[in-house]
Amino acid sequence: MKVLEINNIHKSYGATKALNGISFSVPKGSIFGILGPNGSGKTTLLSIILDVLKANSGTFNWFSEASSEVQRQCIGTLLETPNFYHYLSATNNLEITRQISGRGKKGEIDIALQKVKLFDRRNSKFSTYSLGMKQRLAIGAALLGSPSILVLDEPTNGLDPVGIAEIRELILELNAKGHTIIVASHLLDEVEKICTHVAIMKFGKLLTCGPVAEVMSNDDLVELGAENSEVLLFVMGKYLGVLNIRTEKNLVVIGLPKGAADLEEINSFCFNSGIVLNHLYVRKQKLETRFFELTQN
Ligand SMILES: Nc1ncnc2c1ncn2[C@@H]1O[C@H](COP(=O)(O)OP(=O)(O)OP(=O)(O)O)[C@@H](O)[C@H]1O
Repeated sequence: MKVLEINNIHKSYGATKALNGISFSVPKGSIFGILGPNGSGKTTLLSIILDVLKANSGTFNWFSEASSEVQRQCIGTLLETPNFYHYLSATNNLEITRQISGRGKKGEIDIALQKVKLFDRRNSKFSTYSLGMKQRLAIGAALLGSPSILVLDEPTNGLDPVGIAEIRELILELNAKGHTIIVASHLLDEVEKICTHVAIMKFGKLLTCGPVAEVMSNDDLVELGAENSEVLLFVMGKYLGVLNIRTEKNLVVIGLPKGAADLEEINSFCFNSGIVLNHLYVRKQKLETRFFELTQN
């Protein structure tokens, strides 16, 4: 089941085309990462699906329904860090957020604080919190009203590795408790660790989208090394099934259809072509590799 469907969204700011025909859908129960270099349109897209901005054309719908206030109550958002009061406790800050936003009942504050693991520190002043705790409180605010969906824009921005790990763990826990999570991020490694699905954007266009495992494993990448890499490049260009070929430093890297990387066969092919390999390795495709392949083409 899909919780969000985006169809052919376009958005321009004057001459700048921020979104150029974006379409994809978000499955229920997923952790859906929206990845892209700076300026690729992630924030613009999130702002549109949260009714903060209007698209020039295209449509989106949550839960296969037309946009409504009831529906908005099912979506918790963290677009930018809220302005919490430094001299107030977490509980009091969330109470103010609750009253202003009209989201959630009074008893829900403790539940939200428990979910973001700040319950024990609920009476401490906000000013005494670490950056990671402050960000967890912001996610706690997004949880008021018990939304089934959370939309988070760069939730680990500015955090140190410990803070990033805490947020990562929290996102996984919230997802295990039933929240579908849509998260825009530029941290490829983090997205690879936590996301089930990913959409990769560049210059307002969607480059690819799908389950992380599928996006990453389009082809098998094999690294080869020999004394003369130019000859190796020429010879491997003739190897059956090569989808793409390039040099990286002294190595030749070939892309083969998924599951087609037979190292023994490649080795004997090279040997029979007069090349003795000094390096032969199947590279585990990382999302980072795929991201750079897609965004640099
Ligand atoms: N209010 C605005 N006025 C003019 N141009 C804008 C405005 N907001 C965004 N843009 C432009 O639209 C494009 C997409 O920006 P957007 O902030 O959506 O990208 P992003 O992927 O979220 O980037 P970042 O990771 O840097 O936040 C960029 O070229 C940006 O300069």
